Parts: sequence; C-alpha cells; structure tokens
Amino acid sequence: MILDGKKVSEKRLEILKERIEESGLYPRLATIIVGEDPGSQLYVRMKHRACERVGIGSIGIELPEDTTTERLLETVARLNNDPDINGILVQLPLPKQIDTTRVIEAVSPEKDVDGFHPYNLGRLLAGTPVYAPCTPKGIMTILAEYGIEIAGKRAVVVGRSIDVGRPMAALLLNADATVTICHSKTQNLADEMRSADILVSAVGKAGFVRADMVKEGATVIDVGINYNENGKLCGDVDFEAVRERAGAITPVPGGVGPMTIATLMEQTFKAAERKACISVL
Ligand SMILES: Nc1nc2c(c(=O)[nH]1)N[C@@H](CN(C=O)c1ccc(C(=O)N[C@@H](CCC(=O)O)C(=O)O)cc1)CN2
Repeated sequence: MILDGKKVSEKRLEILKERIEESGLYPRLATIIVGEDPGSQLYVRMKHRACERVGIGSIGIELPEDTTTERLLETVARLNNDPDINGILVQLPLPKQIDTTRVIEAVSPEKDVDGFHPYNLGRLLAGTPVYAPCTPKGIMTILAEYGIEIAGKRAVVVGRSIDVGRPMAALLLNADATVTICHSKTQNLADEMRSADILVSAVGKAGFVRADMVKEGATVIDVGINYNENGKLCGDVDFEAVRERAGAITPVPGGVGPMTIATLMEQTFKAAERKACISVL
C-alpha cells in the first residue's frame, strides 16, 4: 500500500479551510528566510501558497545571507510582540554564522507553530504536546488516516535530529509503540531496522534503506530529501525494491513532505484558536 501524503494533505487542507471559515478567525503566519538557498525558498513559497489556500494570512521576511544572530533575534522579538501574528516560522537550515539554537529559543512558545522550542519539545516528551514538529506530526496523521496500528508495535527511528528523529520517537511512544532510536553509532543497525513493524528513516542518504533491512509487511516511512545522480528528488529508501517487501510505504515526492506543510497550517490555526481562547489544548 502506498501512503499517499499528497492526497491526505489535500483532504486535511480542505477540512482546515472550512474550519477556519466557520471560526470567523483570521490566523496569520510570519515566515523568516535568511539567504537564498533555492530549496528553502521553494518550501517557504509552498507554505505561503498553502496559507492562501486555507485562509491564513502570511507575511514573508527575507533577510540577506550575511545576517547576524542579533539581527535575526531582533526580527523574532518584533514578531513575538506583534499581536496580529499567531505563528512564527524560521526556515531551516540557517547560514553557518547564525546561532540556530538561540534563534529557536527566542521564538515565543505560543507562536512556535514549528514545534522546535524546548518548551514545546518538553511538553511532547511529557506526553502533553501543544505544538509538535510538523514532519513527525504529519507522519502520525498519515499513519492514522490509513488506519495503521501503532500501540504495541515495534517502531525504529533512524536519525536523532531535534526536528525529526527525537520528536518522532516521542510521538510514537505517546501512541504506545515500543520505540528504538538508531543513529550513526548504533551497532547492528540492519538487525535493529529488520526488527521494526514501523520503520522511519530520517538519515539523508539516497538508497540508505535496502529491501533486506525491512521486515516483511512493515510500514516504511521515508523522511529523506535527497537528489540522485540524475538530479531527481528521492528519499532514503530504495523505493522500488522496498515496496515489494513493505506492507505500506511513503513515496518521495508525495509522501511526508506535503504532510509537513498541512501540519504547519493546522498548527497555525491552533495558535489562533488558542489566542482567541476557543480551545484549551
Ligand atoms: N522551519 C522549518 N524548516 C524546515 C522544515 C520545517 O518543518 N520547518 N522542514 C524541512 C523542509 N520543509 C519545510 O520547511 C519541506 C520539505 C519538503 C516539502 C515537500 O512537500 N516536498 C515535496 C517535493 C517538493 C519538490 O522539491 O518539488 C514532496 O516531498 O512531495 C515540504 C516542506 C527543512 N526545513
């Protein structure tokens, strides 16, 4: 079974559009991009298009490549204090001279619709999440949409980043999976991967997940954003070989990526609802 993230995200965006209309709210998202990385520019454009589609106002702030940490912190502070802005998104990665941790920690937790602030990551780990990082949260949504059982299953997450691997493991744990996080120092990695009922790869290497590393019938989630030797977008998984063995699999493109953006829209609306005190959690 192909887990079609494009289709699920379209459905979620349509539902969200109706919910926003009915609410009478006008949520607003501010994006900040530093420099001219074409990938980041594309993702930010996609976010603005999604905002327009569902009825979220968006403002885009573009800063030059040589922006300092202090200058970026000033911009974040201004948006934190702007009562018309519900969500703030700083597109990652940031140029090398910028202290990414300081910037993430400067975003007000109530406006942290990306879910990267330690307060929100802490809540996620405590099992009381408000905003969770959009890629792993989007993965949980796609699993739910396709009725993939998580409770009691063995989940293996390959990759321990703050934006994907760690929050993915927390979300799966909160859904009662037995979770293992693997990384570059893990011993017998292929054995660990073969033990998974749900295998999430967030490694960033094309062809990293081969068919012999996947248990028959497993659910395989591909978070990789890579380009093959022909310059074509691909994930971490050898898709054609692994799909024969997996019970369910996300493609790249059309899998996890669109779910990231749909989740960002949902969390921006949630921020507006919370500000208006419509919903409590
Ligand atoms: N502040 C953030 N920065 C980054 C995040 C994030 O969640 N917050 N995630 C990634 C990039 N990303 C969103 O920013 C993202 C990546 C890919 C897609 C997507 O829909 N991809 C399409 C293919 C698009 C193409 O290249 O043609 C797909 O997979 O089908 C959406 C969002 C890093 N930075």
